[in-house]
Amino acid sequence: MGVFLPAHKKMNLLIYKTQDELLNDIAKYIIKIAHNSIAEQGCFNFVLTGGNSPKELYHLLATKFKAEIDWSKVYFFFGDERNVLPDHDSYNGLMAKESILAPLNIPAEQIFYVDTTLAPEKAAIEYKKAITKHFKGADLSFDLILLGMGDDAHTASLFPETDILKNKDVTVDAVYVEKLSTYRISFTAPLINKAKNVAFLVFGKNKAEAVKHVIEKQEKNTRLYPAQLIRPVDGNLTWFLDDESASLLDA
Ligand SMILES: O=C1O[C@H](COP(=O)(O)O)[C@@H](O)[C@H](O)[C@H]1O
Repeated sequence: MGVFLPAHKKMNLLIYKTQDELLNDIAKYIIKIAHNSIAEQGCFNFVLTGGNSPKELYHLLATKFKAEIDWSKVYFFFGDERNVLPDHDSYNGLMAKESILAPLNIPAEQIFYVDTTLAPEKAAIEYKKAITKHFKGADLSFDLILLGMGDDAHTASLFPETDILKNKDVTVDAVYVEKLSTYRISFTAPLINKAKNVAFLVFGKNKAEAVKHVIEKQEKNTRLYPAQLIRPVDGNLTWFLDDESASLLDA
C-alpha cells in the first residue's frame, strides 16, 4: 500500500497492490467508523454505493467481518438509485440486498430503499423526507458515505453535463442522464459533502484517466469531472484505489 501526501488537508489517498488488500482495508475502515459512531451516538448511518465495485466488499462485511459490527445499530441508505423497479437487476438496492442486507438479516426498519415505483421527482422528494425524519431535524450528516466512480468521473448519479450538478441544496434530486436515456435519483454534492466521512472505492485500469482528472485536478472542471465536486465541508475524504486505477497519478 502506498500513501501519498494529501492534496486537501483531510484527504487520504490509499493505493493497494491487490484488490484483496484494498477490500480488507476498506472493510476495517468501515468497522472503525461504525464503532466510533455507535459509541458516540448509538447508531451508524451508513450510505451504500451502487454499481459493480462494492459487491465483493459487501460480501466480505457480511461474512468474514460479520461479527465485527453490531448490525442491529446500523441504518443503511443509498447515495443513488437507478430508475428501475426494485426487482430489476440494475436496482442498486437489489444488489445490496443480495450481497449484504439479506445475508445479515437486516430488518426493513433499518433500510432506506429509494421507492422507484414512484415517478423519479416524487421518489427523490420522498427519499429526502425519509432521511429528514430519520435525522429528527438534526443536520443531514451521514457517518459514512461510500462512493464509486465511473470511467466518465461520475459519482453517485452526478453525471457529466447534467442539471443536478448545479443543485446547491443539501438534498436528493432526480436527474435525467441523456447519455443513458434514463432518470436516476441521487444525493446532491452538497448533501454528500455534509458527511462526516466520505470514501471512494475505485479499481480497474479503465478508471485511471478519471482518477487522475479528479484527484490531481490539472483541469478543474466539475461539469466534465463531477467527482471533483466531492469535498466534505468538515468531514474526511478517503480514496481507496488499486494500482491500476492509480497508474496515471504522479508519484
Ligand atoms: O451508476 C453507477 O456507477 C457508479 C460506479 O459504478 P461501477 O459499476 O463502475 O462500480 C456507482 O458509484 C453508482 O452508485 C452507480 O449507480
